[in-house]
Amino acid sequence: MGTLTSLAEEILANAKRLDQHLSSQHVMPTSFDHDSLADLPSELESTKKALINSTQTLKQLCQGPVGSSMEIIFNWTDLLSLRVIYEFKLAQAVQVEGSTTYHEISSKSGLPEALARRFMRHAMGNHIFAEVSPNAVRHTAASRMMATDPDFFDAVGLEASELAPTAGRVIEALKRYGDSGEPNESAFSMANETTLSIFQFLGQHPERARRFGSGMRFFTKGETWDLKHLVSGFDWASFDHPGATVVDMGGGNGSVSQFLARSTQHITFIVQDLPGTVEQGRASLPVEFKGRVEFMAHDFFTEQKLQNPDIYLFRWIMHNWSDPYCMKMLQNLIPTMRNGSRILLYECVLEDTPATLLTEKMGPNLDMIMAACFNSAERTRADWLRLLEKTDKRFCLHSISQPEGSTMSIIEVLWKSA
Ligand SMILES: C[S@@+](CC[C@H](N)C(=O)[O-])C[C@H]1O[C@@H](n2cnc3c(N)ncnc32)[C@H](O)[C@@H]1O
Repeated sequence: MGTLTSLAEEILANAKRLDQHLSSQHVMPTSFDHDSLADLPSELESTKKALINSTQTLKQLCQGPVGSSMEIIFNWTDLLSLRVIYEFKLAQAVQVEGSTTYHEISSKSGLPEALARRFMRHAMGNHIFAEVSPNAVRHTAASRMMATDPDFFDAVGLEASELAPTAGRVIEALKRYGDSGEPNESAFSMANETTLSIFQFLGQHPERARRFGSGMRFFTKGETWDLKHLVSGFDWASFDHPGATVVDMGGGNGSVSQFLARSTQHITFIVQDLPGTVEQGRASLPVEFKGRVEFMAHDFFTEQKLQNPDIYLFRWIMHNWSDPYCMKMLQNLIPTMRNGSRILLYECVLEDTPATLLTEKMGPNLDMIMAACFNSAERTRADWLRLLEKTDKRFCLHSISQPEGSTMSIIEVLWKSA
């Protein structure tokens, strides 16, 4: 790890690299008011990553064990002020440009002025809003984004108002249910005082379901999540002939199939999902995909009806379900399997070691979401192997590939009947 000085020198070198790039592009230096580092060329993305990781390490070393633990322990206060800002729409109550008084914010939001000042001042410690006078505030880049980018606002709401309260019930759920793996014995079900699973519950609460989807989409936006990695990481060309079929299991509105249809010429994509989702997907399918992307209602916990398609694709399905449920999904495909039949799982494969770098925490963070909401888990390579083996030894793990720059991996499973 080196000394504080060597870390600081590394930081200095990387900071200079980024500053030099900005000045060569005649872009203003980055600040809390303007994020000039949002669109860096890919070769500088790794410089930014290194800078984030080494500044975090330097900070934690300087804080020492007590200071860095205190920061974790008090994190709930950051979430609290953020949640107040979200629920009372305080960001939307501040003019996009210029300043707004606490008095005006209070009249627009309905939150008493003294409370608005208190919670907003707390958030200012995180550079969310800035004060221009004791009575007035203006936006920073973060608060302006909350006011102007509905997807970001949904992501904040999902974390602060959905997942954080859910996390508060995890201990109770663990004590009551252990690792039952049952979707309706989760902290989410407890937090919402329901015996339904999260999917069933959100099915009855369309606005929260919309926010959940939109928030997750925001977290998984950007280069490292891009579906182009699913295209580049698998040899689709060798299947791209007339008559070839890919079944997109739990394919939602068909967005993955549409992306793949655009990248291939002949393959027919059959999106299977629950009846309501299939209806919506079919109704909103752009004309250009008619004949290439079809929809079919099918519950993946029942036996597959299609005969021997070329590929079954599961994106972001199995991480939502504990092993017994995933085994059921796989067993339901067995009657359609022939020697060499192929299943692709597009999932985040966790390292079998702790992620100690800040930029590598997304996988473990998603794993916490799985634990709290779904009673499931993100899996390591060994977990996938174990799952396949205990389902049926004829499901063979052929490969796991993580395309360069991708957070997700392609897990290729072959059926070997011999
Ligand atoms: C996390 S979403 C993933 C959607 C899509 N694969 C994607 O990557 O965008 C999970 C999907 O599983 C579907 N689903 C849940 N239970 C199902 C079941 N029993 N049978 C089929 N689909 C199901 C949901 O409706 C939802 O579309």
